[in-house]
Amino acid sequence: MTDEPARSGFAGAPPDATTGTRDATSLRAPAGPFSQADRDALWRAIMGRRDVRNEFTARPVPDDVLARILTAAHCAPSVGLSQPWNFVVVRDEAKRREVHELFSHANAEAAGMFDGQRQALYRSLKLEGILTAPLGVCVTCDRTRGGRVVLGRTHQPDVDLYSVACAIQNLWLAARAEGLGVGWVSIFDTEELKPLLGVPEHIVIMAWLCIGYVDELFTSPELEARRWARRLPLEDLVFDGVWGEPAGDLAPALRAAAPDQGQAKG
Ligand SMILES: Cc1cc2c(cc1C)N(C[C@H](O)[C@H](O)[C@H](O)COP(=O)(O)O)c1[nH]c(=O)[nH]c(=O)c1N2
Repeated sequence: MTDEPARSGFAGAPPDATTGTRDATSLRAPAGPFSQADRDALWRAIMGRRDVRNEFTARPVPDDVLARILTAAHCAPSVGLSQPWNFVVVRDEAKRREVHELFSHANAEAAGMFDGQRQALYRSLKLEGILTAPLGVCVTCDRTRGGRVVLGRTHQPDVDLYSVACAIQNLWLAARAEGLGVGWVSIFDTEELKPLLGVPEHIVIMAWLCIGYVDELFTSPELEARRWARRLPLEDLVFDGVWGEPAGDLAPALRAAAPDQGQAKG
């Protein structure tokens, strides 16, 4: 058991009729650590989540499951609570075929940007599941949402984009827990995608997500398994106090917590 409130257990007082505010103290709930079983489950979602290209099955994604992962996305943090996201759900195969054509064109261009053996390896990689996944979700950012001045965005205008990235990560983790795989495709010109989906000019397309059930997943990033790139040692990326100062005392704990040390199971 945990002492966390249930997902839908919002037990707050109603807004005060005169001020429109709530009694903030009544909106708090205990926030101790999760039980070991719950922590294990969270770690399993984090470490077992993968970017999926090949493993999608054709099994349709029921609406209630889709609604849950979209709800997970919608519960993400966002700057000033601006919630700048929208989600265009695309099941239609003909539409996905058009999206796939955009990918194919862009992917051919991308391949040409690498040289020699690297290009050959790039061409051997499968970098999308637009047609094999039964569902595509285009995630967007409305940079006008929240009005001209948004709390928290006054000096860092791009934090609305970061907010949408948080939403995508929430969705990705929730999908893992549901037995769904997600593949993020960014190899196409988003301006060409807009007219296909009727996305207005001022909206930014953040991601095309391929979503479907999976029976198996890679145990480490597929790009690592296919020798394109490697996960960097975390201890090289953590500095102590100032940029460039090695993590020092923290380094052994960082090494011990690394995924390949068996800390987390997929
Ligand atoms: C913003 C962004 C954009 C993309 C990706 C990710 C992110 C965060 N990734 C997936 C990426 O390759 C993958 O996350 C890493 O290789 C790590 O693997 P796991 O996600 O841990 O399986 C990705 N993968 C792919 O095959 N085609 C793509 O176009 C993209 N684009």
